[in-house]
Amino acid sequence: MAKLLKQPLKLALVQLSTGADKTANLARARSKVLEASSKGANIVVLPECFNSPYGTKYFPKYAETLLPSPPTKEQSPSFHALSDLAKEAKAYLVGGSIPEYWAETKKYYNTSLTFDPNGKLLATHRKVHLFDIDIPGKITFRESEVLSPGNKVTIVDLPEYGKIAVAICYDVRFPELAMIAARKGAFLLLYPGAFNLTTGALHWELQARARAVDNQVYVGLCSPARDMQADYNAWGHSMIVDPNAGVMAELGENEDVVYADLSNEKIEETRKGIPIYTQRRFDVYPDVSEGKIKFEE
Ligand SMILES: NC(=O)CC(=O)C(=O)O
Repeated sequence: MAKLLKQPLKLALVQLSTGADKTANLARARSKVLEASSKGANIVVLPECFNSPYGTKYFPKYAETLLPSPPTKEQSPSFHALSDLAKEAKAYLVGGSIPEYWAETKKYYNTSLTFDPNGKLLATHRKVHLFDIDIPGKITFRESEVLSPGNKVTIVDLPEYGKIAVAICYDVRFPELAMIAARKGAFLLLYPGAFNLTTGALHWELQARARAVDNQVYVGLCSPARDMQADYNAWGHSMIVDPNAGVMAELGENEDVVYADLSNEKIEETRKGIPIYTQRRFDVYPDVSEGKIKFEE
C-alpha cells in the first residue's frame, strides 16, 4: 500500500475568539498560531471567517482583494498577515477563510488560503457549496444573497507529508467532494467551519465522522469560539477524527487549540482491517469510478 502520509505530523486547530475588529482578530490569530507551533504543530488551521464576524451583512465590509496574486498589503492585510505568520511559525497554515471581493466581476467569495512554512501561497479554496438553509423557528441563512460559489476541489500537496484537501464548512455536507479528494490520495480533509447551535448539535460530529469513515482518512473541523453576544453563535467543538471515525480530540465552546498526532500506520491499519478501498464495485456504480470523475486540480 502506497504511503499517503509520508511521515508523522502534529495537527493543530485553533478555535479562535473573533470579533468586529479585524486588526485584533489578526493579532489574536497570530498569537494562537504561534502557541500551536511552539508546541510542535506542523499544520495549523484557523476557523471560517476568522478575520470578521460571520454573516452576510459583514462580508462586503470585511472583504479583501486577493487577485491578481499576490495582492498588496492595502488590498489584503489578511493575506500578508497569514503569509508572514506561516513563515514565523515555520508551519503549514490553513488560513481559515476570509470574505473576498473580485473587483472585475463585483462578486464576493468565502475564501481559504493555505501557506507553506516559507510563507508561500500554496492553494486557494472558494467555498463551493453556499450555506443556504431555512429551518423554521431556528435558523435561516442565505450566503448566496451576497456570495458566489467557488468551483473546484482543492487538494494541496505538502512535499514532506503528502496531500491534504481543504474545503469550507457547508462543503463538509457533500460527500462527493471529500470522496474525490480521498480518491486522489488526500490523507486529511480540513474544513474551517462555523456551524451554529441548531446544526452543530445535529450534525457537526456526525459530518466529521462520516467523511472519515467513508474515506478512511483523517478529518479536522475548525470552528470559531462561541460568542453569545454575536449575531451568529458558532458551535465550537473543533475536532480531529481518525480514519476509523474515532474522535481523537475535541474542544468545548471557548477559545483553545486542539492537537492530534497523525500517522500513516493508523490509515493502513484501518484500511487493512476493513478493506473497502479494494472492495469497491465500480462495475455496479460506474458513474463514480475514478476514471469518470472530472474536476480541475
Ligand atoms: N456555516 C456553514 O457554512 C454550514 C453550517 O453551519 C451547517 O452546515 O450547518
